[in-house]
Amino acid sequence: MNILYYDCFAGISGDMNLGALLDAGVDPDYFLREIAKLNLNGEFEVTIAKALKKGISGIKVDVRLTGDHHGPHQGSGHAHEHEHNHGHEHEHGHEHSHGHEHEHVHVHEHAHGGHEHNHVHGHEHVHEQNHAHEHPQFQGHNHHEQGHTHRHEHSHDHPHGHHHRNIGDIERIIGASSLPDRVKELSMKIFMQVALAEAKVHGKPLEEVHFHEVGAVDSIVDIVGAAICLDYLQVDKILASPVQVGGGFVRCAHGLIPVPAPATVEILKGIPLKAGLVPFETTTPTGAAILAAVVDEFTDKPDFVMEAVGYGLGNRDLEIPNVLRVYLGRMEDKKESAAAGPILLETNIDDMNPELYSYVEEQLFAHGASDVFKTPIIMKKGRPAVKLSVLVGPKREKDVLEVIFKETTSLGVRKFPVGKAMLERSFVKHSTRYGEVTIKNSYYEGKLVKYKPEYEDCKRLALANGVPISKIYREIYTSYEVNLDESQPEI
Ligand SMILES: O=C([S-])c1cc(C(=O)S)c[n+]([C@@H]2O[C@H](COP(=O)(O)O)[C@@H](O)[C@H]2O)c1
Ligand code: NI
Repeated sequence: MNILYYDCFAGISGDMNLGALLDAGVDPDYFLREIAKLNLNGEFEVTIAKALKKGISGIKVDVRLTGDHHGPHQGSGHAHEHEHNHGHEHEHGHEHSHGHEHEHVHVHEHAHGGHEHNHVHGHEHVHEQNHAHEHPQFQGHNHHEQGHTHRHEHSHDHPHGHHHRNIGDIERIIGASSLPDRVKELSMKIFMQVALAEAKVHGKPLEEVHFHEVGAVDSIVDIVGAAICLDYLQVDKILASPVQVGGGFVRCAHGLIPVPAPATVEILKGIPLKAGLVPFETTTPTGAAILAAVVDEFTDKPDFVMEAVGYGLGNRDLEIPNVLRVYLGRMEDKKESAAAGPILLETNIDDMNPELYSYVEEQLFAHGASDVFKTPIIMKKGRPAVKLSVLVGPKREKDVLEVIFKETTSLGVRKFPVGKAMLERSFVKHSTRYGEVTIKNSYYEGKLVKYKPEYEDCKRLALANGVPISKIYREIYTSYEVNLDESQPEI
């Protein structure tokens, strides 16, 4: 079972999440191609850069809002030097007037420490008159390599007025994209966490929660991006540590609000928290919403084999590394492994002709039982009865059940997956003066710890030679032991 574990020792925000998942293995080109499917007509530019935070190398994702009125925007991470308005107070009621709507997506990979820089720039311009073209070009020289991939599509369909988006608008944008349905559904699930929390905190109906233009694009990229990355990773289970929320106050459109922000608190209900590590906001509503929507289990004692790690860098420099760490790994699927092991079937029988037990036992073995045993029991009303126990592997379970139901009076069977510790075994032929027998050797950690002649062979030799079976056993043990290798253990 493939696992993704969120180690939120320094909290989580939308852009840290993107950085961590990209660093853990999501293909940045794939991510950029998919996020461009939002067709937001030039409203944003994504930069993915390798960088350091307190000496830890990871990925920094920035969502820059493009257009004539939007200054650089540093993603929705820890350092919100900008003001967010999640749709409550609408301060930017201006209109856009673009010549062309361009969507730029950039990937910059800077390997700092040496003199190596890898730049990959992907520009995507949306053009709806069917003259899309692609120019891949790559250059490499000495310590400096550059790769450029430009994809240009020019759109002549320009929405000019900016409006404030509510959850319905967000749903339409996501719905109209060519993203896979799984990504659309997960995106909406995350968005709903934020919208419901905002509605609750501000006492407004859901549809009246407006995502401000700037906040909406940022959140759309963070949230749809999260869904794209998680869909790419195809994990079976998502785990997370308790979530560090930080402390202090944060300034937003409402003024100063306490950390964790009210929307974050609402979203994190029922999720284990840690607070106060630093006097800053370490977990944002978007980060909290991603966790709330996708995490199957919160635990600080994860039990899996780690295979990859990713670090997503936040904006602000704190005393602690302002990074989100994610692990990708493998965990034994307990249900599956239990199901793959032997099963103990049990049934209590108080009304069957006792003559039938030997036939039933034969049939159970013939249908795959690895062991059959009976325990005398007293059932209700003082009835003497038999508990029939059958061990069987998962592949023959159905066959064995069929025997129990067809051949006994049982109306119901209890099932228990059971663990099993087994010694290694080998079978050898051994010659005695009475004839040949098979001996079963058993080994613990490679050493012979016991051996035993097969009963059926001893019986055959006793009958054939007309000697007591105990004499056959004595003869076998004596002659076999003298042949044992010195290195073989004490028996
Ligand atoms: O501006 C508004 S309305 C606002 C409300 C809230 C509430 O908790 S309510 C929180 N914030 C802050 O905005 C930033 C951005 O968060 P993202 O999740 O969009 O990245 C963050 O500091 C929130 O605490 C803003
Ligand atoms: Ni709010």
